[in-house]
Amino acid sequence: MASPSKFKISCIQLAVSSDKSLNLQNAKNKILEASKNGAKLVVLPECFNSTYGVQYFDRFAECIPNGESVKTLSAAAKEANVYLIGGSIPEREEPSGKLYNTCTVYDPEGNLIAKHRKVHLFDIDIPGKITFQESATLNSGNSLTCFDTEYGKIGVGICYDIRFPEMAMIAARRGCIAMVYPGAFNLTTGPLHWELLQRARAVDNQFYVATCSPARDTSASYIAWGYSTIVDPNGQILATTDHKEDIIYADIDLEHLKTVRQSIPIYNQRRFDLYPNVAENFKE
Ligand SMILES: NC(=O)CCC(=O)C(=O)O
Repeated sequence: MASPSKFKISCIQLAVSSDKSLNLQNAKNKILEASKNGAKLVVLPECFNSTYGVQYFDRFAECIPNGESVKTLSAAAKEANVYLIGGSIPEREEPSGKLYNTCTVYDPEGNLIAKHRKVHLFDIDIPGKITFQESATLNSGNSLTCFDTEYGKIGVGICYDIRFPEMAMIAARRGCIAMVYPGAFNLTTGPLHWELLQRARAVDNQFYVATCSPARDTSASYIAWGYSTIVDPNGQILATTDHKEDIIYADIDLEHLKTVRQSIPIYNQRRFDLYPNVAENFKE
């Protein structure tokens, strides 16, 4: 059977609390709702199962694949019959005990088909606004991630990873039709860069970009921006929301992607002879 040329993606902007069981149950209900509304690929937010913050990662960390979050997500993907990009959870690696911010991905049979450990840790210091240092407790992942579906290849990054265009570009050159980022920007960098970065990655690479944030909780120590969004290969916003709990939907249309790439053919116009290896070019 020919691959379908269009399918629905959905991003669940989940209200996340400090009660893990409640978060997991809420995520499962919303995954089933998205599936009933036609979604074939469902996305959850960064740190969807627990409170986001360096002081919480150790307390909430789980082993993969033997933790309760993986069990719940696998069962939910199977029951909903969807591909599921399971946001991220704090992961504890055994026996090293090292912690990671990790996204797990499931196929519609509930098999764990990919795992992405956040590569670029969120270490920033904007004086008077926000200081955050994920590297105080987390380790960074060492590989780039994409997975196959019958619709096409999908790339995965987590939040701060979106600031690094090389990662998205490699995904595009590996044939990805979309890059998906579970993420939790904040009230300082959200209004500054959240939408801009998504549209930039989409236009750079002429593919779809989707982001999925937790809903905003003003009582949390880290307040998420919200505004989960889906962008098309022209950088146009197909679906977005505000800061409250919500589910957004859009079609990923492979004919549209092809048309955009044919009309402005930058994909084939790159001068790799001038920039074969960007890092090498910095050397004097
Ligand atoms: N959780 C994160 O990685 C936040 C990234 C962020 O807010 C940014 O500005 O980048």
